[in-house]
Amino acid sequence: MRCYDLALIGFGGVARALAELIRDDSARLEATLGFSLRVVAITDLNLGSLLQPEGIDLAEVLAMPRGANFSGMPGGDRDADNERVIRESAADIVVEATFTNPATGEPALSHVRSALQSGKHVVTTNKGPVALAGAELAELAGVHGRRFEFEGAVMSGTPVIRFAQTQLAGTRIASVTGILNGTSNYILGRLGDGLALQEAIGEAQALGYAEADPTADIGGSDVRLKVAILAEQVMGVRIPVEQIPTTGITEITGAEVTAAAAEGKRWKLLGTVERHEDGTVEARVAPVALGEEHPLAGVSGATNAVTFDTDLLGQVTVSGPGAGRVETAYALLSDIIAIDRAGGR
Ligand SMILES: NC(=O)c1ccc[n+]([C@@H]2O[C@H](COP(=O)([O-])OP(=O)(O)OC[C@H]3O[C@@H](n4cnc5c(N)ncnc54)[C@H](O)[C@@H]3O)[C@@H](O)[C@H]2O)c1
Ligand SMILES: N[C@@H](CCO)C(=O)O
Repeated sequence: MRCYDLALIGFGGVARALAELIRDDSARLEATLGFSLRVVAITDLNLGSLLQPEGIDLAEVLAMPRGANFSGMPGGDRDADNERVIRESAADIVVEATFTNPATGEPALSHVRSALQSGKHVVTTNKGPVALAGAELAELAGVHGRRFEFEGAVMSGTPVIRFAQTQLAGTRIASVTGILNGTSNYILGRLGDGLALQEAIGEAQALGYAEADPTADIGGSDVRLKVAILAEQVMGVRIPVEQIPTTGITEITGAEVTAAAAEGKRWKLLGTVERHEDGTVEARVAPVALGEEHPLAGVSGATNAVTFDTDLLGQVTVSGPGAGRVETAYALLSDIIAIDRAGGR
């Protein structure tokens, strides 16, 4: 049976959920997918580095108490030496799941470059490298005969990027608009339930939806990255993120959410990419009070939805989880499946 060795760069909520899936469900995955997965390296700011070419005991590392680190373990080190681990580990696939940096994409961008340059495939849920350097990284992957996959960068595990690229390939897409941030959608709902903003943010953090810095969620910069990714990956247009006008939900109060509901409206943070008749493409991020009849008005909690306006099919809407540890770990698995189905090349 084919076996893919993984190096996990960043061992937070999403990467741990992937490790738990491998620990708990490998027999079913092997039977249904025809390949097995083994983790041979892990690095994390809090834990350090661990390199075990024969395979890491995931039950052991997942059970490590808070505050413990990899020093003292065979192949372990207190420092998160990401570059060395990426280059020296024998992994087939590097899983990049460190913090998203919406301004520079770093250090994830360097991690992805190093991995591809050292002949490893990359799967990532990190929006920074994809939004800021997607084309460059895809080209680098091509040069090295490897793949760069990032389904989880938009709508976590809900298939939307690959769906648009494959299932909508023969249509012209005039616009893409969606609820693309689970945290802000969850928070808008909780403000309507009477919670204060900080309480609602705390809940979204506890549920694993929020970014390490939740201002990216409520300020709109997370959606802006996703809009840039959809513009490039789905509509074939690169729009620099700083050129996307962006307003978040920070100015919306619970009273406004309640007042809108009384009028049959729902506040939603929408990300939009639109191709005008003259061929120009415009992108924006802004909260909008949608009437109840709008297809996105009923999308609640951390659920996301995106509507593609196409010439041959009319509107096609994809809806599903937009955040969550397990849901996003599934996106990584779907990327690994895509690599396998491409013949591991
Ligand atoms: N959680 C979600 O719902 C979700 C959904 C889609 C995409 N994402 C993206 O996936 C990535 C991971 O998300 P998460 O929820 O697991 O985040 P997290 O904050 O739980 O975990 C990130 C981990 O990366 C580690 N880390 C950060 N910088 C590092 C560095 N330089 N070197 C080594 N380790 C480093 C941190 O210590 C932390 O353990 C983020 O980029 C996030 O934007 C998350
Ligand atoms: N923080 C993001 C994670 C998914 O990218 C959200 O809430 O949508």
